Amino acid sequence: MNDYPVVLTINCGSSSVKFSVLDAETCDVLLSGICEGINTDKAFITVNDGEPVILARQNYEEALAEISSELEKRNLIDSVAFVGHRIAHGGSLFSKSVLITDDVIEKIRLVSPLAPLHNYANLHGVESARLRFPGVPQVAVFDTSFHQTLKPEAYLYGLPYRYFEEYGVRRYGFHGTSHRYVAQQACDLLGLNVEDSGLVIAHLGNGASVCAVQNGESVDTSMGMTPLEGLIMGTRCGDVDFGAMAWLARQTGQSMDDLEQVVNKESGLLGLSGLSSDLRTLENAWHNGDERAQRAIKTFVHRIARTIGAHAAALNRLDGIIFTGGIGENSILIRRLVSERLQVFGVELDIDKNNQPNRSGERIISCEQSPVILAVIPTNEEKMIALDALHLGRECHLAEYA
Ligand SMILES: Nc1ncnc2c1ncn2[C@@H]1O[C@H](COP(=O)(O)OP(=O)(O)O)[C@@H](O)[C@H]1O
Ligand SMILES: CCC(=O)OP(=O)(O)O
Ligand SMILES: [Mg+2]
Repeated sequence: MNDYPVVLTINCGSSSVKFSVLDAETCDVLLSGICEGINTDKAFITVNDGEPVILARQNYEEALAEISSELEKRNLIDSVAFVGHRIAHGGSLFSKSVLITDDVIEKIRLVSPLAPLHNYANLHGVESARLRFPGVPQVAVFDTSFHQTLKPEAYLYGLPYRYFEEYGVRRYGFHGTSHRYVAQQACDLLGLNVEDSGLVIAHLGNGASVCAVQNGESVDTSMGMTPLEGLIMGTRCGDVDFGAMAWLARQTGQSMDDLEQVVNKESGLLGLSGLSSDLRTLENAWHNGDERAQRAIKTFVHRIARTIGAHAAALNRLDGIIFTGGIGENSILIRRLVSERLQVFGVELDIDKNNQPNRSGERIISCEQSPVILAVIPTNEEKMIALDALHLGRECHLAEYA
């Protein structure tokens, strides 16, 4: 291993590659950035929140090449001891993080049709990184792992049981790496004993999900067999009556593939507003009295509050409701509107605390007397990915020298 080893974490999305470089000893972030516009006509890289720089080509290989060159500039390239990859769907094939081998890649490919917006991109990242960093152990960290503790009553659909038995149709849940991190941090922040705690976590980003965490374990979550179920998201519709979709198919003559495109890419905040999938744009429009933005935001909030309420029922006791993800961490408006809807639980938001910017870090935003604590915890999936990569990578090095 190198004298000053670092871990590179990679989160390849359908149009972006998020990356971080962490010190392997301290897990301090040494470098982070994002390549955006992959598979479009203009891609660029932003490092440490600096000025965006245009990429010569708009593919994953080029993104990885640029990330390597950023590492080279800082003399970090030979220090990369492990690479950790975010993989959205592990299906029932993976219940925890694993070292990546050819066999693991083939297995990930098998479950990829269940998370088409994410897994194929994740695999591109794995393949590009294996070419760039040959011989460096690479680790897959799955969104689905944390939810392996779900009981059958939480993961089964109300379909004929044979579909589960014969085709494996069940709920898996996603954003597990984020929910796992936030649950740990929340117990510290709220002064709870992990073994005796009940939390509902709302991860609100472009993709969004709620998770009920009891005694440190996921007991229910809003996403399903695919990352489409549950909340309304940037471009995904979340829960929708299957009967409505069947009716629509007959009325419009659209195929299953057409409708899959509609529910994944043309719905959610984008579809409801006709304006944007980006909450910042919608908030600006909301403040200017735009009715379309108001419609989208009110529907988004209604679904979040209803889903948080439903997840509270999966717990023995509700200690706290935690907001995270790009929207959960930054949107004062969404947190206020959701909290207003949750007054039925007696929760009381402290308006001044809610107004604090996200750079304040982990923070309680409810009033002292609130029986359920409201808090914001900035997620850190990169740290969890790096820790798993370190753990498995070290085991692999030890095995080599045994
Ligand atoms: N300051 C902000 N105020 C409101 N929304 C924000 C702010 N910053 C980011 N967001 C929203 O966060 C969402 C992206 O969240 P993020 O967790 O980064 O998404 P991803 O799922 O791609 O990781 C977008 O809708 C964006 O508008
Ligand atoms: C796979 C879960 C998800 O929606 O991820 P995203 O928030 O990165 O889109
Ligand atoms: Mg995300």
